Amino acid sequence: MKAVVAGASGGIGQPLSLLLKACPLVDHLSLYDVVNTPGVTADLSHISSVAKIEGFLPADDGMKKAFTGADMVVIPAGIPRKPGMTRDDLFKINAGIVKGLVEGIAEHCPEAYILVISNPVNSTVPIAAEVLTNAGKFNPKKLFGVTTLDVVRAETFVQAITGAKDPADTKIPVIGGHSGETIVPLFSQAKPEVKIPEDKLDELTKRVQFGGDEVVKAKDGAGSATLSMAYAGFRFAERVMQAAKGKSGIVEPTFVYLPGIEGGDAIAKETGCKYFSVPVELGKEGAVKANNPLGMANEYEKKLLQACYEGLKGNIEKGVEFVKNPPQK
Ligand SMILES: NC(=O)c1ccc[n+]([C@@H]2O[C@H](COP(=O)([O-])OP(=O)(O)OC[C@H]3O[C@@H](n4cnc5c(N)ncnc54)[C@H](O)[C@@H]3O)[C@@H](O)[C@H]2O)c1
Ligand SMILES: O=C(O)C[C@H](O)C(=O)O
Repeated sequence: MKAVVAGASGGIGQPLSLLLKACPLVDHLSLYDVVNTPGVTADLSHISSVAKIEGFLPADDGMKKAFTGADMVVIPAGIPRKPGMTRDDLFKINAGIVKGLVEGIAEHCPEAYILVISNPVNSTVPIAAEVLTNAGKFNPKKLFGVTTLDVVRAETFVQAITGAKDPADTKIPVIGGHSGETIVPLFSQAKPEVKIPEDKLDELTKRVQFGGDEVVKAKDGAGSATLSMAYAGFRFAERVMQAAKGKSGIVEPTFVYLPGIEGGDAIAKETGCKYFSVPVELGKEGAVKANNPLGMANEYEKKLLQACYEGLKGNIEKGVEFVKNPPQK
């Protein structure tokens, strides 16, 4: 398994690269960034784990060298929020960064699983899909928007109510997109079942939807979630790698192009959104089946879902348009 981190020198990139370097599923770790990869690579190279490590900058065909032969590319490249910004405010800069990196993937490692972390995920994943489509290389089963941090937050925040010893023992599907009201935690479908007192549900739901803002505010201008994101990004990447190596029964919420995945068409029709995060069954081919949790949502969650659909459609369209009708320079 050759794994690439694109944006490896950043706040997420460095701890994510550390986790991948320490992971026995990774044989070869390749770090790519526009700055500082020599230092990050030298540092991580002293860790006595199995993964061989290399680092590249754009010069001297660095992207080609970094990407060629990759089985998985994780993309945390791009600017993070500062207080007062929405994720959509990042679009102007990050859309072009993701487009350029995915063009490189289409050219040098089109078979790789692509895990997009860069925000706004609701738009950067459609950008990636359009770029791959234009290159004739789009495999919807291998393109994932990483929404695992929303799941991790839901598991963590609900613990105050369940009192569970290990928060990750409570499985909560978080579906929709990855920003504000497009994030929809389905506490009614938690396993094992959780009973949320009615007067706590709004607060808990909002905390999951706006957990990112909590961190942005606390960091006070120094960026957004990096360490918890590296944990979440690694957790998802590890599941993808386990499935690639033949482990069965892995289901994870992730933001995918629904019409390209078994079971996805019905969800796309019901939501009016071609891209949506739902629990997806992972296999060797990538996303093999989209599970539909919509029918089991309760009345409270159905209202959340209506708001989600409205916001998400515009975000998706903006990403698609960025590639179809590029902005004039
Ligand atoms: N999906 C999620 O749940 C989630 C969670 C947290 C953060 N994010 C997003 O992840 C992104 C990165 O956040 P961060 O805190 O690590 O930012 P950061 O600024 O610390 O790091 C970004 C890195 O990307 C690199 N970079 C910029 N352009 C590049 C290019 N063309 N090719 C390769 N590398 C490039 C930068 O040099 C930098 O090292 C942001 O967009 C942030 O909003 C997403
Ligand atoms: O909030 C952000 O901008 C970063 C990330 O999307 C998060 O959810 O923490």
